[in-house]
Amino acid sequence: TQSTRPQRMLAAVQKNATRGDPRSVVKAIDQFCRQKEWAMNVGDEKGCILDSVVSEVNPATVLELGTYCGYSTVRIASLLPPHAKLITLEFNPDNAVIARQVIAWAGLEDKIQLVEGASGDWIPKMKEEFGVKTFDLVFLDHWKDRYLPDTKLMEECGLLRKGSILLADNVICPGTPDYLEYVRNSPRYKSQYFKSHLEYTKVEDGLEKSVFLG
Ligand SMILES: O=C(NC/C=C/[C@H]1O[C@@H](Sc2ccncc2)[C@H](O)[C@@H]1O)c1cc([N+](=O)[O-])cc(O)c1O
Ligand SMILES: [Mg+2]
Repeated sequence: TQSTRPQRMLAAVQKNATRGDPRSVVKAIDQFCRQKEWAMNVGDEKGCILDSVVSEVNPATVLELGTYCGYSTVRIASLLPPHAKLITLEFNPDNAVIARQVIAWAGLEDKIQLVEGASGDWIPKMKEEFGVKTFDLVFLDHWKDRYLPDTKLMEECGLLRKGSILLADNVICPGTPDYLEYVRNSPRYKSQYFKSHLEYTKVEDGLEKSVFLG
């Protein structure tokens, strides 16, 4: 039977990356996507911006919406301080199976909790299920029409505190116009656009970094 692209991506990681070395896992996926098959990882160019924001925030608690194959999950977790925790939500069970193996190959299982299901269902249960108070950093990279409703849901559920950072992928391509309008015009956020390119292409895209003001 025919393999899927995530399965072929995992095979490339297991062939070309060193177990326990997150940077080699990131490099193997980027090489696969540049040389073999495009895939919707945040990629190396936007990934450097992601790295700089993670390093600056130095978060103890991170929420990632949209694991896909675990590329950004590994990038973020490899920069977290000891005892810091990353919860990543993935809707598609087939993607979750692949992401768990990519995370394991990187040796980052202890820092990452992959939760299967939809963000809209899990966000209201974060406190009771995972003992989370608030998130220091949220990386939005899931369905583009869920960025705004999930942000409002996080506000309502008290998961954001003064200074929490939202970092959103694809605000230009494929685009998240309603989310962008909200974080750029709401008095509750200070927003900043980091111009870049759609992963592995020359098409414009960028990350929007928004500080929740409380
Ligand atoms: O569509 C994109 N991303 C959607 C990602 C979706 C991922 O998150 C869950 S959805 C979900 C739902 C609810 N809760 C958790 C996960 C899907 O199962 C998938 O693994 C995308 C598309 C392009 N592009 O060029 O077309 C480029 C990108 O960088 C992208 O991120
Ligand atoms: Mg994306």
